[in-house]
Amino acid sequence: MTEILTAAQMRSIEQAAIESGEVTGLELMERAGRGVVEAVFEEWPSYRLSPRRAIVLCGPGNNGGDGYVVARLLRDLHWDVTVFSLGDPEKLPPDAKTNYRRWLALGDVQPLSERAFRAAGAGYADLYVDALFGTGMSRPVSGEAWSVLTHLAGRNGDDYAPYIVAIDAPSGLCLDSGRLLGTANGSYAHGHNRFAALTVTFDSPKQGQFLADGPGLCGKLAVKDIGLRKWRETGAGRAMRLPQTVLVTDRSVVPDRRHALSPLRVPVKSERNIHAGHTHKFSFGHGVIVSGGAGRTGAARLAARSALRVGAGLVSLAVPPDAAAEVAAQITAPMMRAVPDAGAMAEMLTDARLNAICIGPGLGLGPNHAALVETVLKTGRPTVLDADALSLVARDDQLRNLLHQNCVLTPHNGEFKRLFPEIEARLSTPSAQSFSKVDAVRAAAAEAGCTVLLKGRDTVIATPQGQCAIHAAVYERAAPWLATAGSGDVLAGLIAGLLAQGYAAFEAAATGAWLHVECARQFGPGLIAEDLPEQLPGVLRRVISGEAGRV
Ligand SMILES: NC(=O)C1=CN([C@@H]2O[C@H](COP(=O)(O)OP(=O)(O)OC[C@H]3O[C@@H](n4cnc5c(N)ncnc54)[C@H](OP(=O)(O)O)[C@@H]3O)[C@@H](O)[C@H]2O)[C@@H](O)CC1
Ligand SMILES: [K+]
Repeated sequence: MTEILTAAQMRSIEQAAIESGEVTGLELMERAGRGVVEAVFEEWPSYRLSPRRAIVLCGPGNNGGDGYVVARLLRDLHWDVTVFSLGDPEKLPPDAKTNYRRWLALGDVQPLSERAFRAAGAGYADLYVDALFGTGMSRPVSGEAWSVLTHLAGRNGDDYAPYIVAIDAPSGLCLDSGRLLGTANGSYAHGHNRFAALTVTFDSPKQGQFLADGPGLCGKLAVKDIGLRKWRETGAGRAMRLPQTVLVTDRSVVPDRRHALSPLRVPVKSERNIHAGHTHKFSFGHGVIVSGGAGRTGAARLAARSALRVGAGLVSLAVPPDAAAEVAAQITAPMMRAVPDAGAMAEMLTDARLNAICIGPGLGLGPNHAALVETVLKTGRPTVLDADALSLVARDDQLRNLLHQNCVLTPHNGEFKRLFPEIEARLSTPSAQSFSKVDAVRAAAAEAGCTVLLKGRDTVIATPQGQCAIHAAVYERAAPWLATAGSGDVLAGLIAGLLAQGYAAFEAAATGAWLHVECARQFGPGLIAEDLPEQLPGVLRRVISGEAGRV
């Protein structure tokens, strides 16, 4: 598992390391600068071969300090380096000032302004280093810094993005929320959601690099080790006591030993199980997918196929009688049971082997559908509530009060707004830009008393206890073609199939989100929702053999 840190957590880990006396801030800064140069050569291998020209923009804090280190290291490699500073460098914090002085022995520093930047023949550099603000950014960027940033972002028609490396963050990006502070549309200029080619961060990724505008503006992300692992893993100096937010991946970039959580290591229907003798279909659970009426059954059929493919031993569709012929004509492996009303549903669920339920896709919004949701919730069984079930819960407090620990809610943004209007309002208030999707989903899970998965390119999953994971289909894991009709029904089915196999709600949601994107990536462009479950055998084979998709 890769831990994701907030800016405050990163600062407190650094502080704990420095206070321990085992490492100095100056050493950490040197490692950070080296990490940036290393990442630059990894990203642009040809730059290693001959010295180039760089422009380094240094801010008034330690992010600027890293910039002075980078300037010096490049100069040591005979690069032509121009340095601009924001604010009076004599007022820099001590370590940054030391590096400023070291740089002064090699070259000069000009005050940062757009005019000076452009006069320096700014268009001819091979590398632009954004070291203005990092984890200490506390308010929207303005003045000359903003002018230069928006110029770099293409305000005047120049395209610098392919040559920009940002240290910790494109300056102005909130590393907690992933929003560009002070902007309505998350863009420096022209509404383009791009800025840097590469962002280099230290020790662990930061929340804002995965949420909202972050991934687009960061370009690519390189995480460099600066020797803080010991303080991170012991939780020393941690700014918050919440369980740590993790990134859902198939491997650990920065392993975290404190948490046993490792969704993809929870055995799916693997050989290990089979050898252990768990070969009967009931060993892998029996999922129930509740279907809508005639003409609306596609969503439930997709969910059922996904639940089966992900490994549920049995899947039954609970179908209103008017839709029975339609469903029967189009399914093979899932079973079907006619369920005319809530009473019949309750009777069906007296069978304790039916151990996971999915309700909502294509369901409908009538009182009879609300009664079905009520019946399902009253069983207390692991249940995925999606689509119409979420809308029904949003408008009926009685249903909402029936939500329980074993539920997983899988809203998209619109459903989230209906379910949690106050939380959503905070999330979309420009003045609350450090309030992140992580904060929002944690608050929603606490309010609902169950696991909430808020869908998006930056899917966030949280439990009422504050356990939280980000699953981001960004950077190398981007899967834009996943935005297709029925894709959400597949996700609901995957989670239900995992619940049937005994995954806890949070692990089922996190694993389902990962598999969903992995299937889309495996298929590629041209994907329609029906293709997703068909990719599962290949994806699961790779998971089980330990060579699943890289992130
Ligand atoms: N600590 C360590 O050991 C290590 C840290 N490392 C590096 O340090 C970075 C964090 O450094 P940092 O904490 O000094 O914060 P940083 O991002 O430079 O900004 C703070 C300065 O900016 C100012 N400021 C803020 N917002 C502003 C705005 N909108 N407009 C104008 N000014 C604004 C703020 O002013 P103030 O808010 O105090 O008025 C303050 O002067 C981190 O990202 C990493 O790169 C690495 O070297 C590893 C070791
Ligand atoms: K920066």
